[in-house]
Amino acid sequence: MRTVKDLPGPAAAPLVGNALQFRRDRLAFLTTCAREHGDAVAFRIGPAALVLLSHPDAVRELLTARQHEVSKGPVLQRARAVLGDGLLTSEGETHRHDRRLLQAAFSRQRVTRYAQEMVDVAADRTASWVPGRALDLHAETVRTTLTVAGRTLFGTRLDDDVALVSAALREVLSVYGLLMLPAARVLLRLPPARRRVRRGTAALDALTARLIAERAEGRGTGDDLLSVLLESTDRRHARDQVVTMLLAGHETTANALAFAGHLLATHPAVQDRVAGEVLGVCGAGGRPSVEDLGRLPLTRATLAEALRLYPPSWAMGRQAQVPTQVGDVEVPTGTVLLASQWVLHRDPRWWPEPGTFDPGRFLTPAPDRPRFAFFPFGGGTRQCIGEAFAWTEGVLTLATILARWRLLAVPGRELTLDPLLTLRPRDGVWIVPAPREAV
Ligand code: HEM
Repeated sequence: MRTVKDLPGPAAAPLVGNALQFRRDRLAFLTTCAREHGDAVAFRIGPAALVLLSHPDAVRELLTARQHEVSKGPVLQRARAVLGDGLLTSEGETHRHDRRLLQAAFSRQRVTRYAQEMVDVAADRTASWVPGRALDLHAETVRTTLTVAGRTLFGTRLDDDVALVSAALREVLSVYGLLMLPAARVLLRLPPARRRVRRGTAALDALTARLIAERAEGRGTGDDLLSVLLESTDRRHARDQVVTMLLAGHETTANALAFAGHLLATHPAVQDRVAGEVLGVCGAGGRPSVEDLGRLPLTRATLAEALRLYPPSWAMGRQAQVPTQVGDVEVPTGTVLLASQWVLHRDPRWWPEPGTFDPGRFLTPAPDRPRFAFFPFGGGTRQCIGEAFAWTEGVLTLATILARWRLLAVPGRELTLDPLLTLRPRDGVWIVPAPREAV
């Protein structure tokens, strides 16, 4: 058995520990930790002790066997300032109760009912693209997924609120850099950060209040998520769940779709194969349906490969609430345990040529690959409630785009990554759309 003090790790500076290295390049820092120091690495951010777990068996143990001994990590704990007691941030009995309550809105049957809306929104959005004119695919997918979340989960049109939600999200995310600093608690209380969070939160609160008021006036459908919330919880709690679903329900899928588009635009031969599958199913300019999902295995594999290479949830934190143990490591109360999708999804032990974009690796079973070598949606009781929603929306939206458009890369516009609460493109994902039948 080892203690945290026995674990190898990068050299730490006095007081700040590894905070500066981490801040400089979070993805590179975690990758270097794992590749140079092994599957359990200790480092410090200020006084906080962190352990990076990079073996799939340890990640499984953390997210399943040990799930009742840990809480969410400090970043999500602090995100409660915005998300309140929503499903992503709540703990214990509140979480168990709410998860049961909300599960029905995300069942396979329900998601199947949402599918038509997902295709229609994507088709309408992409119909306005101009052949040959460069566009930011990320901005487009954000708009699409937010519109879908509004219509399916809340029975409302958020089409005109996209700018508002995106701006609120930006305000809230802008303080993420602070969340990971040792003095986060103090820094977040200082006026500039407080103002930004307050502005973003106020905008989201106003939007949520409007959705709830519309429903109270009898507008919208009666059996969606919003109705369930209003019937079963008080307004304050309903507000927390709505804000959580608005943010968790669109950003991640939008990022995944944008990354998939980037990969296809920069790998035209792969794109031709995926488009071939799509055209075989619904024809040029056609709209796929939920019944087609089983006939789009390569499209689904493409999304999976995008989630592997650019996981929107790039690292997950947990904090030990009692003394516990993961693998052969004794973990004292308060220690933060990290499992990084970015690190595990690019580990050459499980992924030959990990940097290569090859959707084919998801087409055949890989019995030797451990389950938690790939965990874009987390695991255990906190596994993403929206996973089926995300796969359905992701595959159908990608197919709808490819049925109509060929995505061409824009020379000189490289992809840069911004690992905040989610992994997102820093300056958009620029592509030029060309009509499918014209190529
Ligand atoms: C590609 C898209 C998505 C990815 C990669 C993703 C990823 C994740 C991950 C990794 C978690 C676990 C976080 C943790 O344990 O700390 C999570 C939780 C969650 N996700 Fe997703 N998600 C996606 C789409 C969605 C969608 C579409 C929705 C809703 C419509 C959603 C709502 C949630 C909620 C509410 C939770 C908290 C669940 C709980 O703790 O019980 N997500 N997601």
